[in-house]
This record gives sequence, C-alpha cells and structure tokens, in this order.
Amino acid sequence: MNAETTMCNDIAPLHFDQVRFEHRGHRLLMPTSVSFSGCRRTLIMGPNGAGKSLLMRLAHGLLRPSGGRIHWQGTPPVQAMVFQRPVLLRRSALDNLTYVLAVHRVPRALRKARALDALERFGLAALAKRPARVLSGGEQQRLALARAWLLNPSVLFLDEPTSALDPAAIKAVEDAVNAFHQQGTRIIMATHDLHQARRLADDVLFMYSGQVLEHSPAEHFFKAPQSPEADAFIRGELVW
Ligand SMILES: Nc1ncnc2c1ncn2[C@@H]1O[C@H](COP(=O)(O)OP(=O)(O)OP(=O)(O)O)[C@@H](O)[C@H]1O
Repeated sequence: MNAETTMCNDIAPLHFDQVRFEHRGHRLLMPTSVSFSGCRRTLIMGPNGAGKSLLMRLAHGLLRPSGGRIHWQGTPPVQAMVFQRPVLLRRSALDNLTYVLAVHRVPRALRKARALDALERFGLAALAKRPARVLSGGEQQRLALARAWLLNPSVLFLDEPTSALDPAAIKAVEDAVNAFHQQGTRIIMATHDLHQARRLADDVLFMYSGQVLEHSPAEHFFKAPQSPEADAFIRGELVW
C-alpha cells in the first residue's frame, strides 16, 4: 500500500442515511442513502434541476436536511467548496488569499509567501495585484481553486466549476482538480458535461428529479447505465 492510499483511507467516509430535503411543501430531494469514501473523484451528474447542487450543499453542511442523517464516520475532515460563480472579496487576488490564511490563523510572516506560491501554482502570479472581481471567469475560478488549495482540504466539493468557461479555462480547472486528487484529496464534483465526466470520474452518481438513480464506477455507468433516464442522458436525449 503506498503513502497516498494510506492517506486517503484516513479520510472519514461520508454517509447519507435516508436524507431528504423539502422546501415549502415541495420535496426536492427524495430519501437518499449514499456514501462517499476513499479518495475517488465522484462526479455527480444529471440534468438541470436534478438536485446536484442540493446534494453537494447538504454534504458540505451549507443546508440542513429536512429528515434523515448526514454523518462523517470518524473525525470530519478539512473541506473546501468551489462554486459555479466564485465568491471573491473586493480586494486584490493576493489579498483574497492572505485573508483566508489570516482567518485560519496562519502567522502573518508566512502569509504572503504562501499566497504567492498558490498564485504561482495556478498560473496567476502575474495577476497578484489585480482586483479579484475584474479577473476573467476562468481566472476567478483558478483563484477560487488557489484559495481552496491553501486549506489543504481532504475533501473538495466543486459545484459545476466550469459551466461558464471556455475550453482552455476548463482544462486549467480540470488540471487543478487532478492536482488536488494527486495530493490525496477526495473530489466530489457536480457537472452536466458528459465529456468532462468521462475525463475525470472514478465513479458517477446520477441524479434525476430529486433522486439518486445510480451510483456506480464510471466505466460501468458509461457502458451500461442501469436506469432508462441515465441511458437517455448519456445519449443526450434527457435535458431535464
Ligand atoms: N436552498 C433551496 N431552497 C429551495 N429550493 C431549492 C434550494 N436549492 C435548490 N432548490 C430547488 O431544488 C431543485 C434542484 O436544484 P439544484 O440546484 O440542486 O439542481 P441542479 O441539479 O444542481 O441543477 P443545475 O444543473 O441546473 O444547476 C430546483 O428546483 C431548485 O429550484
């Protein structure tokens, strides 16, 4: 067993046990039981409105379930989340990163060097002084990833992080996702981009209309989906 496998096995599994979510009388997530373990790249797929973001927000603790139980089997790991539209402070790219380090009580003397190092890693060194909010969509997303990188998360949630990006920016984000994975981070990422899922997924969780219809290894999912909805989705015939 290599060091990476050992490290990943140390990340607590996350279990959903009959978790449901309702809002104003509408059941948006049907009772769902799924688990996330190891350091796999799990891609949550499904058409618009299927409940992908909802599931991720519940998993990351941003929403409370209406019923059922979400629990980490062991010590809850360090987690970070990257959103479709990054939420950045009205400060420079560099200051967005030093701010996070300050919040996490990293000694002041170390902050700038660490932040510059993260900017460099994500190809943003030349933009360090630029206001974060004027960066392009792809640059903002890389800045959000750099910010997550500073936290050294064991679990990284990404909610459709490339949906507004051009092909080069998509590749940069996917390379970053793989860099996290290679350092031993469990990836849980929502997308409706089939090509992206084929490139990245170790396993696929397919959602449709507030239900998880399948959770299977990527190879199985793409070759032999178990539900007619997933089959239609893979053939590009299921839009919502
Ligand atoms: N916090 C919330 N409160 C009330 N309704 C919500 C909440 N979050 C999501 N919804 C609703 O739940 C349904 C599922 O939304 P969700 O954003 O999870 O879908 P999705 O699969 O991520 O879709 P998309 O691919 O379009 O982003 C939608 O009908 C949405 O309007």
